[in-house]
Amino acid sequence: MAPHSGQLKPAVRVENLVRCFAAKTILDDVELDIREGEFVALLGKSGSGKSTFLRALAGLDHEVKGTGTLETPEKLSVVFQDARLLPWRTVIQNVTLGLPGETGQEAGRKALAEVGLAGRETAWPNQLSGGEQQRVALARSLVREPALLLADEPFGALDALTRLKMHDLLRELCAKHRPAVLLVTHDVDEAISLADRILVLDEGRFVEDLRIDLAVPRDHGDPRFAQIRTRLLSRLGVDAPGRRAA
Ligand SMILES: Nc1ncnc2c1ncn2[C@@H]1O[C@H](COP(=O)(O)OP(=O)(O)OP(=O)(O)O)[C@@H](O)[C@H]1O
Repeated sequence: MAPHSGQLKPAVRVENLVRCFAAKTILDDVELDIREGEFVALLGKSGSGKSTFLRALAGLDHEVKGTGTLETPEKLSVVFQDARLLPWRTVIQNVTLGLPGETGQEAGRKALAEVGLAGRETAWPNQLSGGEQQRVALARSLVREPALLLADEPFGALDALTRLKMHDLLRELCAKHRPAVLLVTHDVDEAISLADRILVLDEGRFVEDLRIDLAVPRDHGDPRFAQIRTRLLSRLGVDAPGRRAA
């Protein structure tokens, strides 16, 4: 009965997933299980198909259906690089959209407090910084208590310091709410900082599936952190930090 004991059933099950655009195969017979509460980061070179895969899981790609097994929970939320808030609605209205009554309002206020935006309920999106808008987007996702959170480069547009703060926030929120997560990112350190497991997509397949057993919060100075980084960079075709493989 304990939520984290023993056998966790998969929140996501993908088998034989194929996606082609014109003559080009982007996802080639992909297989993946993500367990309940598992935090998975997805790395890959630009154009390798990360967003295509996430869109398939989000149910946003109708062409992909019917090519294999694609089981995802009904309650899933998606966060993108841009917050995609409705500019004509206040912050609380954005968060509680579709959630009825005082219960919805209360849940919205609680979610905003959790992302550090208590007191900003009646602000308009354009009165918030980019980082604050992403906090609202996270609150909007988590207020629905999703079993699966799909995040496509959610911090890609933020400055380095804000990004680090958002890592802490996302880690805390996920530890508390325990959704399964698929985080698409270009940032190897972000992946190692946050994920239980890291996948690398290349040429239509997962070429790496690495479990990260380091304690959290992760110590970037830990030699094992550096080893994992080197291994992932090598998979991504980078032979040393900052240098491209020939
Ligand atoms: N709707 C589409 N029609 C045609 N080609 C597409 C479409 N969507 C994506 N592609 C192609 O599929 C490939 C994978 O795109 P995708 O956006 O999934 O890559 P990505 O790994 O997320 O890239 P990036 O890291 O640059 O965001 C690219 O070559 C892209 O041009």
